[in-house]
Amino acid sequence: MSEEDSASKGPEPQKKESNGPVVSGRIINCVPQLPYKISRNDKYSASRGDNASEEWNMEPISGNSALYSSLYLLRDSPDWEEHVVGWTGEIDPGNAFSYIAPTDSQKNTKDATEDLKYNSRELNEDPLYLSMEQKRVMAEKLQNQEDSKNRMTVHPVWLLRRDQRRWRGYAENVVWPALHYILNAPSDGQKENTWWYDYVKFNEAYAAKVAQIYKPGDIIWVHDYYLMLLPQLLRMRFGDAVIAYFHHAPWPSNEYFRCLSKRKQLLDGILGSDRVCFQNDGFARHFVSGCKRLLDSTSTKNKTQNKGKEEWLISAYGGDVVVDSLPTGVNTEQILHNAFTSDIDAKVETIKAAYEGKKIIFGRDRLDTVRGVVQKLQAFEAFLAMYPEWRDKVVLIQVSRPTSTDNALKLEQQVNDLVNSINSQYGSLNFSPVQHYHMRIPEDVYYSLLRAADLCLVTSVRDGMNTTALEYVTVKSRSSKQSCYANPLVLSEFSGTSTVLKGALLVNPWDSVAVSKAIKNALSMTSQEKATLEKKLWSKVPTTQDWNARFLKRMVAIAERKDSDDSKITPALNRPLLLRTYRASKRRLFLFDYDGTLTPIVQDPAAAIPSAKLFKILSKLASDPNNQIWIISGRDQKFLSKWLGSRMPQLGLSAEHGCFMKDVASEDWVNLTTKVDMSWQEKVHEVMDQITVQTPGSFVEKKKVAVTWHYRRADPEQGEFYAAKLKKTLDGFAADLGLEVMEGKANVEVRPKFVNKGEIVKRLVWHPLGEKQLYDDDGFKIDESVPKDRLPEFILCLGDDFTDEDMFAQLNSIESVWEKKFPDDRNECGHYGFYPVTVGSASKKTVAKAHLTDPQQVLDTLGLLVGDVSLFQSAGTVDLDDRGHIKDSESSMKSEQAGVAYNMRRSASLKDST
Ligand SMILES: O=P(O)(O)OC[C@H]1O[C@H](O[C@H]2O[C@H](CO)[C@@H](O)[C@H](O)[C@H]2O)[C@H](O)[C@@H](O)[C@@H]1O
Ligand SMILES: [Mg+2]
Repeated sequence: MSEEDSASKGPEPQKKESNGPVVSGRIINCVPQLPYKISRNDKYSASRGDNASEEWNMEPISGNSALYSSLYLLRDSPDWEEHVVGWTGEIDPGNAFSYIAPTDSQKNTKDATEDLKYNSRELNEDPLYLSMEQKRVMAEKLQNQEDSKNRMTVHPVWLLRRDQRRWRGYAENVVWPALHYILNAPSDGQKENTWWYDYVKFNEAYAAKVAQIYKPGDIIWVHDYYLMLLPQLLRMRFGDAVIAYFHHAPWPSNEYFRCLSKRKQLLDGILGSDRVCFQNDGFARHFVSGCKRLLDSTSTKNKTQNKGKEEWLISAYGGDVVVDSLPTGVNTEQILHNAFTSDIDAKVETIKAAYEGKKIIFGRDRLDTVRGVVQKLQAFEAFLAMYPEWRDKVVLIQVSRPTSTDNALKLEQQVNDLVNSINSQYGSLNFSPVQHYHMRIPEDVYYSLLRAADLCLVTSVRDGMNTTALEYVTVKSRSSKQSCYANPLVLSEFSGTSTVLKGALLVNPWDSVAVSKAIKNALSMTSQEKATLEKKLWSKVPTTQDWNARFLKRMVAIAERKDSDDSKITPALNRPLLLRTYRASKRRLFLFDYDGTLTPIVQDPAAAIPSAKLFKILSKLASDPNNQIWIISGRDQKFLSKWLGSRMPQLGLSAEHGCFMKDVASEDWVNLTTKVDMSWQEKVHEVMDQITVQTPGSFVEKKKVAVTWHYRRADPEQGEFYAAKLKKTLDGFAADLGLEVMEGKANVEVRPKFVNKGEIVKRLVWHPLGEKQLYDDDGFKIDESVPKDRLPEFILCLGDDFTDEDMFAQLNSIESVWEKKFPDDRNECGHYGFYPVTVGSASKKTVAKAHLTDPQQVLDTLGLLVGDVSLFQSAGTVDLDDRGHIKDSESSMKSEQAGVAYNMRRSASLKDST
């Protein structure tokens, strides 16, 4: 059986024989919004003893049909138990609703997942308060909307503030435009910061909800750009979870995506997934290119067994993330069932009769700038101008769904002007060639129009998947009395759908003359031509059933692969937890690599000097007597003394990957390689000098002991080629001379094997924190009998490169020793405060336990520890209070006090007025 055949039958969740199930058979579907509009029934009154469930009305919402039909089909699948996690959308509180302050007992019994508090009245933001009971009733009613056969459970995400639209701000005003190739006007960024804060909270609310229901073996399926941070937030909590992210919208060229100020955080958020999937290969390719350029990820392209379809493996944060494409579909069975009823037959006949003698062109779009309604009207105008013989013989019925975007009014005006212009030029008292309906239409009217249409015109300038086009082709596949079979589709080549319906009459919506010619050709096709075209298109319409089956089949395979090898994605550093451990500990040791960790990588090594911000943060950190900071670098003593030691003598320094050490608050360097024969240097210099001659732009950095050949400024391909050649030559004699050859960032380094950064870490950790380092001719002493209460209880180790892996490995191994040696001395979080953290998206596998994306995030994290970061800087890593201050920080307390003072003033004035 081919993968195609088996996919359509649906994947069977595999049970693992010995160690329990690989997948549990449960799917947790995280959708940006539940498919209902919830409003409070104004006539409801609890005091009259009305049934509590009558308090809320729930209307199905339109749009997102591909996603919602997928949810409903999974609900009915016998193979899966489905859990849907989604925001309630803006709850309409109705006229009768007024703010009822929660009582103390209500506050105390508040739903544990509820992350929004009540105390923001001084910001004039009365929350839409719902008691636990009201939420329970509403959740039950949402659940009962589904004839779920108990296979689907709805988990509402409550985000209750008076201004509920705020939760859409970042996704709709910042991300959506970039995804659709729209650049926002420059601004001071203030609004964007507020939206970003809400976006993070939105994603965190989902993470909290998923955490309540997640069980090992569940497949977590995250949908679309409102939830880009969720995969990483979940990865931080559940390292082994099987997580997929499906992106329904287009993914733009990196030239657009990189304009987003939070571009790295967004990519980082998505890369918490095991699989990232797009509507087509073009979008996937753009994403991969963005990860390579912005995160320094590497990728490989593989051919799958599925008809040679390609997929990418991105190496990010120590694990491989699958990137591929699978177009969403429509529920063709359901559409054909619903669109061919006697009621709709009658409606089709009525429409046909109303436009007797005329061809009907149909379009349905959201009225936003990318759906191309303006382009469509311009093309239709051109058509009437170019082909006068068609003027009285064609009508365009355009249904435009209203939106509430910022420029909706402007667009509406533009569309109205165009409609009026066409109708006044080419219409008469009896007939208007454009019938424009700016409204949502019910499903039966929609199907009637699809069926009655002689042509469907889709001119979007960007979209992920246009379901109207798919639904039109579906409806046209069936003949009926009303003889509307096989009528053609004119489709924009900029729609994601064009990669699926390749045989459609494809047009460039920006070329109104070409679209007008396509309209003429389509309307002039013979029945035979139409039937041939329809046959071709119909065979390509993806079905939701197939989409679900294929998507999950691949996820089961990914789960099995994960289970069988130890490939893992290194999660983002959980910064709230880090902060908590930091605050709870006294003996703290910081082990920092320098280049690529505390300072960004630059072309010229001499230019990589510490920033003022770095000094400020390091000084604050070092001013706490409980903190001891070491910089463990490949740099030489001269560089480290000049740029760091001379300005901050309280730092400990280690140079040349562990060859030299300078204790904290001391000026003396200790050479750990005094007993090493250095004659090898001559040979290494000679080999490197030769390679330098062959590689223009490269150079050798000769340090006291280590030697580094740099090729960052050489031609990249040539540089890599000669680096490999050099490594091979050096490896040929390195072992015999007791040397290690290391590949770093655009460099190849050599140093004696017995010193490395890991050895330094070992000496620093097995040492009573705060005491002077002791050493003799053999170097520093390691004393594993130091009592636990003198050893460090918080160790943050940061590094970006291959050589830093020695530090991480050393920490991991000491941690295992401590587990045996000090089983009862864990901290309140159940560990020993070890944080080995890699920086950047390394192409290498890492043994670090967490990652930060870049030196900027490193500074944000250190800033967080010293209380320097006042607002949320990065994805899902800092815990904030309701007003956006870091929890328990000084500013948070001040703001809290202001709230209390306000409440006291308010109750005093209420008392006065009674
Ligand atoms: O252990 P580190 O502190 O990370 O030092 C490793 C090497 O860093 C330097 O080279 C790297 O950074 C340069 C400046 O950004 C960059 O131009 C170069 O391509 C990188 O390889 C330094 O020059 C070496 O001596 C260090 O060993
Ligand atoms: Mg480094």
